[in-house]
Amino acid sequence: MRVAVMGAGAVGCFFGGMLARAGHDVVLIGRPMHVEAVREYGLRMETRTFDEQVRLRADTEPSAARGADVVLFCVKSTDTASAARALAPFLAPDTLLVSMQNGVDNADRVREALSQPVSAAVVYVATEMAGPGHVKHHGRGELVIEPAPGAERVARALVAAGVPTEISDNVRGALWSKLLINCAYNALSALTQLPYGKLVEGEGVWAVMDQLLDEGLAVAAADGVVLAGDVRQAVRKIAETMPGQYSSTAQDLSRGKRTEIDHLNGFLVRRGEALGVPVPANRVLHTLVRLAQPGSSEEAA
Ligand SMILES: NC(=O)C1=CN([C@@H]2O[C@H](COP(=O)(O)OP(=O)(O)OC[C@H]3O[C@@H](n4cnc5c(N)ncnc54)[C@H](OP(=O)(O)O)[C@@H]3O)[C@@H](O)[C@H]2O)C=CC1
Ligand SMILES: CC(C)(CO)C(=O)C(=O)O
Repeated sequence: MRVAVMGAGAVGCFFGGMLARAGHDVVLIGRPMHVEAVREYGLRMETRTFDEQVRLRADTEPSAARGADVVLFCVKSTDTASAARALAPFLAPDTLLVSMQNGVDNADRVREALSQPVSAAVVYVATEMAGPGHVKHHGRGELVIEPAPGAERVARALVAAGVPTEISDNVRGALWSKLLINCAYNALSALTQLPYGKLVEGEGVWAVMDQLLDEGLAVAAADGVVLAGDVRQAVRKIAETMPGQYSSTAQDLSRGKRTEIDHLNGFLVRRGEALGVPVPANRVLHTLVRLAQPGSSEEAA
C-alpha cells in the first residue's frame, strides 16, 4: 500500500512507522527538522517492545502525497483546514484520508476542503516526539475507524502491521466520549501544570470535573450522540491509570505552543450555544486556556 502521513509528529510517526516496518511504501510529510533526521538516520521508533531505526521516505512538501492509496492525516486540530487545503491538489479521487486526531469535527472539516473519501478514527495511543526523527511510544496503539470506501483494506494492513484496528459504526460516539474526557482533564491539567494524580487530590477538583462532564453529557444528548461506554467511569479511571500524565494541552502550554482547546472545551461551548445547553464551566476553562496560550487560534469559531 502507498501511504502518506500528513503531519510527521507523535501519532503520524508511530502509525506510519508501523506500516513501513511491515513493508508498505510510506512517506512522512513534516517539518524540516524531522524530515532531515529521518532521511539521514531513518525514523527511530522507541516503543515498549522494540527500539529500531525504520527506513522510510520523508518530505516537507505535501506534493509527496501524490500517488498515495491512503493518507494518515495526523496534524493537530488547529492545522486541519490548512493541511487539507495543502494536500488537495495532489490526491487521486479515490485516495482515502483517515483523520487520526482528537476532537469530533476534524473529519467533517476535511470533507469541506476535499472531495476524497474521509474516515474519522479514534486513536488510543500515548506517544511523543522525543527528538528530531525520534518517536517514543508510551503505551497502547489501537484504532477504531469509520466505514468508508477503502477502509477495510487499510484496517487489514494495520492489523497485519501489529496495530489492532476495528471498523465501527459509532466512531462519532467514541470520539465524543474521548472529547468529554479531554474536556474534564485537559484544561485543568494545563492551567495548574499538574499531572492527573496530583490534580484530583486538589480540594473541589472532582466537583469541577463532574460539572464539566455533566455539561458535556447534556450537550451530547441534545446533539443526538450515542456515547460509547460509561464516560463517567472512564473519567474516574484516567486519574487511577495515568497518575503521572500531563494532558496534551498542558504539554503544549509548557512548550509555548498553541493548544487544541478551541476543538475541545471550545467545541463544547459552541455546540452548547447552538443547542441551547448551558456550558458555564467549560466556557471559563476555554477562556482561561486561550488567555494562557501564545497568540490566538487562527481557526477558532
Ligand atoms: N500524541 C498522542 O499520544 C496522541 C495524540 N492524539 C491526537 O492526534 C493528533 C496529532 O497529535 P500529535 O501527533 O501528538 O501532534 P504533533 O504536534 O506531534 O504532530 C503534528 C506534526 O504535524 C506538523 N504539521 C502541521 N501542519 C503541517 C503541514 N501543513 N505540513 C507538514 N507538517 C505539518 C506539526 O508541525 P508544527 O508543530 O511545527 O506545527 C507537527 O510536527 C492531535 O489531534 C492529538 O490530539 C490522539 C491520541 C494520542
Ligand atoms: C486521554 C488524555 C486526557 C490523556 O492525557 C488525552 O487524550 C490528552 O492528554 O489529550
